[in-house]
Amino acid sequence: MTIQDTIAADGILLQTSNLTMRFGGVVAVSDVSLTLRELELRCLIGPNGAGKSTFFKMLTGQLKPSTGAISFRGAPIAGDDPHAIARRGIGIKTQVPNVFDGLSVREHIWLAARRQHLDRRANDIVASVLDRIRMTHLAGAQVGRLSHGQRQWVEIGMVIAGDPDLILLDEPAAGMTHDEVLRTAEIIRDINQTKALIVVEHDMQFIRMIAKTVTVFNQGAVLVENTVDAVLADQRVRDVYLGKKVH
Ligand SMILES: Nc1ncnc2c1ncn2[C@@H]1O[C@H](COP(=O)(O)OP(=O)(O)OP(=O)(O)O)[C@@H](O)[C@H]1O
Repeated sequence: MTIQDTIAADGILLQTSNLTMRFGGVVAVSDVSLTLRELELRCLIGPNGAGKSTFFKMLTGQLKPSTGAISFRGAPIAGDDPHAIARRGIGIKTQVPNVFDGLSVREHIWLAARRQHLDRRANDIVASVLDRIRMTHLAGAQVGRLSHGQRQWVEIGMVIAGDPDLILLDEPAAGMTHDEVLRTAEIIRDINQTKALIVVEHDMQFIRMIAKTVTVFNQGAVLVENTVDAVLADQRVRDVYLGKKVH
């Protein structure tokens, strides 16, 4: 490694190099090289089937890349098992619900914190996570009685309770009311004060609320990477969303 490489590597949290995932003849992710800096908030967009979920699954170890590399804080992690990757500091909220209706909000956050920390530390973390997801007043409520948006915030709380350095959120605003979307954007901006995030989202208004840089996937590859405004004005992006509203 040259001195220039060392300087360039400074401040980089995550880097993928030529990351590729093939399923038989389908190339779900093709040659994706993406760099995320410390405390960056990146939005990933792209039409259905563009490869966003597959990309996330490789970052978390759920899928072993066909080829290419992933480095997190300079360490190679591609193909490591999900527990090892979580321990290194990558947390994810998927679209698959991960809550138990009969447990309270506090119990969910405590269990998530307890996985990483001792009991005493877990109790402190619970209070701060409840505050961050704006749910202190609902700490004792059973999750089964909450609205869809509130359940999503509990899941975000469970991820931050593990204290990861990088948080992956897969469509956090899907199915939410307008007010819930606003609150979610506020929560994400707040989390971004101390954590890096990659957020997959389809809701462009929501992306405008949170994003600085947007990476657009299409057919498994990176089509464009630029500021929100530049991406939304890009004819290539409009073309891949043909027939759909992009802003
Ligand atoms: N396990 C699998 N086996 C075979 N093909 C797969 C598998 N997982 C994903 N694919 C294919 O890979 C491509 C990318 O899918 P992926 O789910 O990553 O896209 P996406 O951008 O997340 O889409 P969406 O926005 O609809 O969630 C699609 O063509 C999909 O059918």
